[in-house]
Amino acid sequence: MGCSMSPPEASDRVLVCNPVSGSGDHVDDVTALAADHGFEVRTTEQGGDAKRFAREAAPEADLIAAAGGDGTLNAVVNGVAGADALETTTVAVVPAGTGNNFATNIGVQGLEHAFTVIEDGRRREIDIGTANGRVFVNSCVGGITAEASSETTTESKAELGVLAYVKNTVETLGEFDSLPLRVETAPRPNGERARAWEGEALFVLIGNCRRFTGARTAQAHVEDGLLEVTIVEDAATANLVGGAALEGLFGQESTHIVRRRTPSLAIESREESVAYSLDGEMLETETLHLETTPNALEIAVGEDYRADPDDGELWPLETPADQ
Ligand SMILES: Nc1ncnc2c1ncn2[C@@H]1O[C@H](COP(=O)(O)OP(=O)(O)OP(=O)(O)O)[C@@H](O)[C@H]1O
Repeated sequence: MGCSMSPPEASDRVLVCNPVSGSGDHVDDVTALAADHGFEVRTTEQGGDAKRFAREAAPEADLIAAAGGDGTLNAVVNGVAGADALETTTVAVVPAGTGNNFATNIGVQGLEHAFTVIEDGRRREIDIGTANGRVFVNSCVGGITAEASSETTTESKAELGVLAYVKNTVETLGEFDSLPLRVETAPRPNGERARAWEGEALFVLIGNCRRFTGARTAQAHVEDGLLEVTIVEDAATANLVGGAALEGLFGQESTHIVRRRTPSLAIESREESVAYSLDGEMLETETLHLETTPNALEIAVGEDYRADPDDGELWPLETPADQ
């Protein structure tokens, strides 16, 4: 070999930091911890940066950490997927958002703990969801208005997670416009046939790592290759506007809830386009194709992580009316 100059070394470890997520007071701590643990830090300046930084770093980086909330994690995973580097790049979560739902689900309990997990934690390969080519890790929710999404308060998000958006949508719209939808779920590997639901819905909620109803925990099985689909039928409007507790509406016995588990589905609006929130980021479309890619994302998890915290308890409980 000649004596060519070696190129500047690309970092094995990159941390993408959103300085405005959560209460916005994490930057100094995150920067110091990242330096201690050998990360190159890239701080976002505007929306879109997190995905771009992750896409640029992914071909060389073994590990990319997302410091921010669920939206920042979503962007980082989309960046890694966009670089076609999911098989070679591990993602880590440094919780610095408002709700930090995903971090909690994978057993990451704070900034310092996140770095302990990075050094000593297990790696798991979890499912990811894709909606019209965009990746989501937690959930995809249709029927939330963009206004309700931007106006939902930090306190409400911290308390209710994505249901805060649902609540705010219901509260900001006195009269609720339901969505005329057709939801078609694919056959399941266990032989269950493909099925279609057609009707007026208030919301349709799809969980990969987040559960909306009908089980003890708020976390879906995240390594089963299935999405959990919850359709809230229009007949529930009266209850919601009447102030019925969301927990009641989403409860096991509710008659206005349709539940499915499926590897893929299509949601078609029979009228205008519908606003969907993918881990909190908005997407508006008439037709949405969703699928899971099983075990596609390698992620650093804490000691409390369980792929299925309900230990295999059956979800959903389907009513005869669903058949
Ligand atoms: N430097 C920045 N200035 C303004 N907005 C930014 C910046 N960096 C990222 N964003 C925006 O921040 C949003 C992501 O925030 P994120 O979801 O991570 O935090 P959060 O809303 O506080 O937490 P959570 O989602 O857990 O409730 C994205 O919509 C992105 O466009």
